Amino acid sequence: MTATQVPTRTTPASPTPPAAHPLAGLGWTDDRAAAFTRHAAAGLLPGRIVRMDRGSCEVLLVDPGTGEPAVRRAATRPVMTADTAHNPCTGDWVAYDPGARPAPALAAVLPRTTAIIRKGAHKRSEGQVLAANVDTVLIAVSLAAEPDPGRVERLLALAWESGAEPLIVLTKSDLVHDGDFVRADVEAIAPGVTVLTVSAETGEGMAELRARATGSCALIGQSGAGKSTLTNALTGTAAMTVQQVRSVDEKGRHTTTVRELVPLPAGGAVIDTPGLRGVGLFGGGEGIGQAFADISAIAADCHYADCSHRTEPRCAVRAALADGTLPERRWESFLKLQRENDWIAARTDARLRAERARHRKQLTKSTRSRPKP
Ligand SMILES: Nc1nc2c(ncn2[C@@H]2O[C@H](COP(=O)(O)OP(=O)(O)OP(=O)(O)O)[C@@H](O)[C@H]2O)c(=O)[nH]1
Ligand SMILES: [Zn+2]
Repeated sequence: MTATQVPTRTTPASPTPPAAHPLAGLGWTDDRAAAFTRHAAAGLLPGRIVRMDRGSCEVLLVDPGTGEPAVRRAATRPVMTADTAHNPCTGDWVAYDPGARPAPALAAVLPRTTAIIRKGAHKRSEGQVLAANVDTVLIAVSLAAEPDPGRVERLLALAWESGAEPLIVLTKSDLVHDGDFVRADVEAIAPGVTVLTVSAETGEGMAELRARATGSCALIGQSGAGKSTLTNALTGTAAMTVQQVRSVDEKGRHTTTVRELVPLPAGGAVIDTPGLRGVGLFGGGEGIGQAFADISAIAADCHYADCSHRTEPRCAVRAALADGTLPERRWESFLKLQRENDWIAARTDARLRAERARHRKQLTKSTRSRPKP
């Protein structure tokens, strides 16, 4: 075997366990390595996107020359598709082609384990990926103003829909005295979700956050919620630029413009995302079901399995609304998100149908124009 050959399974087992892959701390698993086999055979390198820019991205990979982790720029064009939800994004594991012309480029995006996808801002029926392959979605909510429950529920649905585990982080606890009361209120609208109170300023709650923010985490939340400050506190760097908010009335200004993945000192990584003004949901709606698990549990007791919770007798939901077990506000919030999701699902279906029809038309055209033998 020459020095450049990759050891195969037939290599006799070495007495000492092999050293961990340099990207293992970033989430490079055996499953991902298996998915990469054919790319490795083609001379491509595995890596993880740490930053997206227009037309290119930065990939963290292992330099084959030094065996050390290195960041390389790659063109994204070869893997861009019309389906925006499948385009490469920060956190994606990719196949990097060092020999691509005119410049190194991405050759493939590996299948994702999770993806935070919101409704695109422009084409309303398309999805925009905020971060891929994250284990935990940290939802940053500032304690500086009273949290808006509807917004928290929306972010929770978005987080659950991604397939990752949500964790709510109430930030800037140093600015308030009633943090524990607010936390109890937020816990009430986040069944099954841990809610932490932290201050990057005083360090309160940071140890617990560090202990829980293992693996790959993504921070989502409104602009000014303190995401970049938390990223800095977690990573121990000043990689993110934090802009000072000049006055209390002024909303946190839009400071984070790129989604960046920063490795954590103890393994794992944090992806900071730009502040979300309005987040439209995108997906199958399972996230809403999980964010409102309490409502599903109540509805399971309705007399009719297909109860619409409007006029049917022995409706558990209406009973819960009547006796206050289910707050009216929460029920309305649930209905609103569901209506929105139904609408987007119908739009997505319509778009897919149109695309399929166009594809069929093209196929018929090309069959017709094919010269007869
Ligand atoms: N008092 C106090 N201020 C904080 C804390 N964390 C963040 N801030 C301040 O809140 C403001 C916004 O923080 P950022 O970290 O930039 O917020 P962001 O969520 O990243 O904002 P975008 O990048 O716009 O999405 C800054 O002025 C921070 O200094 C905290 O724990 N305590
Ligand atoms: Zn009912």
